[in-house]
Amino acid sequence: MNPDTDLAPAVESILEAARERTGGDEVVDVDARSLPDAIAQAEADDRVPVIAEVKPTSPTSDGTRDDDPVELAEAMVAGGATAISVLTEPSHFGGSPEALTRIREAVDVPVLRKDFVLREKQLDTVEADLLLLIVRFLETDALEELIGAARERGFQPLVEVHDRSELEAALEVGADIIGVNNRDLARLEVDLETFESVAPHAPDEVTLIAESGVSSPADVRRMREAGADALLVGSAIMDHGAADSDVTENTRRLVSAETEDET
Ligand SMILES: O=C(O)c1ccccc1NCC(=O)[C@H](O)[C@H](O)COP(=O)(O)O
Repeated sequence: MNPDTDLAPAVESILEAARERTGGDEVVDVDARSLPDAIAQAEADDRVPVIAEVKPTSPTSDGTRDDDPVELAEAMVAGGATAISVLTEPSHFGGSPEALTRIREAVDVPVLRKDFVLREKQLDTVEADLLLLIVRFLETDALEELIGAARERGFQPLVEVHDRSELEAALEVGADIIGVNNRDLARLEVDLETFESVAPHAPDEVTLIAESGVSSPADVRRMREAGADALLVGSAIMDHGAADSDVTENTRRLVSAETEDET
């Protein structure tokens, strides 16, 4: 939607690589696990719905975790994660499509392919339950086509926005799962006020996800009070600076933010 000016160099480089990437050879059809159903189940169990992210490293993280991605995902589910997000980009996030495939085979919760998808052909790479589509990188027509093509193949599109005008663009083309990214892609800074300013403009029927920058139970409560149906959390769970940090416990701490008094 917006021009690619003013993007952080790491984001420009990921975008450039995504533009050159072709898709897979076979059309992928998926029998998706429903994110709204998984969120409803978490609420029924008194768990805050947390989409925990397998993110071995990132342009803003203070280290790299070399753990097996399947073990990380299983540890997150053991901690009560509602869904798993998998960064599949190799150069800046240390991910891979193969890791996503292995994770989806190992866990029974919905799995999000966290990637820059720009063209329909790129849908045919890997089976996932949810696909990320970022409004900033797509003209409205292309976004609409990709949402339609993703749904035809069974994927649930998670449409990512960063401000109110992007939210309106997402709603205009029928997005029903919307992530508000608190990280701006120009300076890579996170500000939880982003979600707070955008969320009041989303209709109730949309599944609304607060993405990035959630690092404590207090942040979880803040985002929930602002209207988040679910939270997407990477860094606080991966805890890159501490290689032996307990991913299950880090997930559990956020998942239980509404039932335990921790700050
Ligand atoms: O995380 C980064 O450093 C990053 C840099 C450039 C583009 C995207 C980036 N992150 C992708 C994400 O959307 C986050 O991994 C995800 O929302 C979780 O964020 P956090 O909980 O803050 O790790």
